[in-house]
Amino acid sequence: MYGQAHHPNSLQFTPPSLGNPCCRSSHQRPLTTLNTSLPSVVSPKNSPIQDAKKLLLEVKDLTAVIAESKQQILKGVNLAIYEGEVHAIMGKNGSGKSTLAKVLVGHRDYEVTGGTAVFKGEYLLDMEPEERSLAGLFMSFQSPIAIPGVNNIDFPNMAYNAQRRKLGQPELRPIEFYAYIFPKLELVKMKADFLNRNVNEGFSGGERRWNEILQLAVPGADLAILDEIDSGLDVDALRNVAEAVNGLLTPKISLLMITHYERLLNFVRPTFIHVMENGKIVKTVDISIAKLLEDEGYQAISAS
Ligand SMILES: Nc1ncnc2c1ncn2[C@@H]1O[C@H](COP(=O)(O)OP(=O)(O)OP(=O)(O)O)[C@@H](O)[C@H]1O
Repeated sequence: MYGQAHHPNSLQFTPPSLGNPCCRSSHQRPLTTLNTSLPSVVSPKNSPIQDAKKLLLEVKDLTAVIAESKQQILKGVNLAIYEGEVHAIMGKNGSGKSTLAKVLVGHRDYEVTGGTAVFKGEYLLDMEPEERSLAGLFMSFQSPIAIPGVNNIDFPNMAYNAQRRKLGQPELRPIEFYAYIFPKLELVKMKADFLNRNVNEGFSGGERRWNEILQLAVPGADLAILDEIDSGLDVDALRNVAEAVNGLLTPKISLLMITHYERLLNFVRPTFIHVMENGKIVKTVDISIAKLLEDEGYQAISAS
């Protein structure tokens, strides 16, 4: 039933239905917000009132092609993320993990050809990338770029003010924003002098990752997609970045992490791990399977 969807707790699951399997083409600019409340999941152990969780993102049968070549990359992705959950996507090189993330944030290299994605009750795929960000979707890219001439504090300040404008709140002046973000530096254990540098300019790989997490510290993100935040990091840097991520997690914020390595999952514990193959999520398991993946490779758990 729509309001009482079963929660995927281990092994394979079928994401709960939205109850209104709207068949309109997802690449058409539509209508508006879904006129239905978000479904919730209730833990049987506890009070339904306390533990009702909101479905944050539901992706159904999502297909997408590369805009230029029309090569199909996503071949029917299904995924459901509730608030406060940490999801990891693993899979071989080229299986479509980053493409899924980029399609969700509206990257213009890709064209959606079918399926739906509903984020906080709105049809995500019909929103402009900026609207998705303002709606609370954050993505850290695999290779964060340097932005010469743009100060590292101006960047999150602009993003934050855009969010505030949307909420009808007054913008924060730089000095006010500094006061706001300063305590966050401690939370992510970042030195204050990073704020005075240009965005990612001259940053090491680890510092770039760290800087991405600082952007996440600016409020507004309900779902953060972290694409290989562990790549190129030594174990100490990974621990630092993971601690920064953990420091920002709240029961309301959800994470979708893309990774190849079990070690990240030792630091940021996922609720579910999805295995992606050939443009689809072929399996969803809990954390116990990560070691098997690492030891025996994807064939050990590949689709039957
Ligand atoms: N913009 C693009 N132009 C051309 N090919 C692309 C583009 N985006 C994705 N692809 C191709 O789509 C396939 C999936 O790529 P994607 O980056 O999503 O894989 P991935 O699972 O994230 O891989 P990795 O683990 O190596 O990062 C790859 O074969 C890739 O070359």
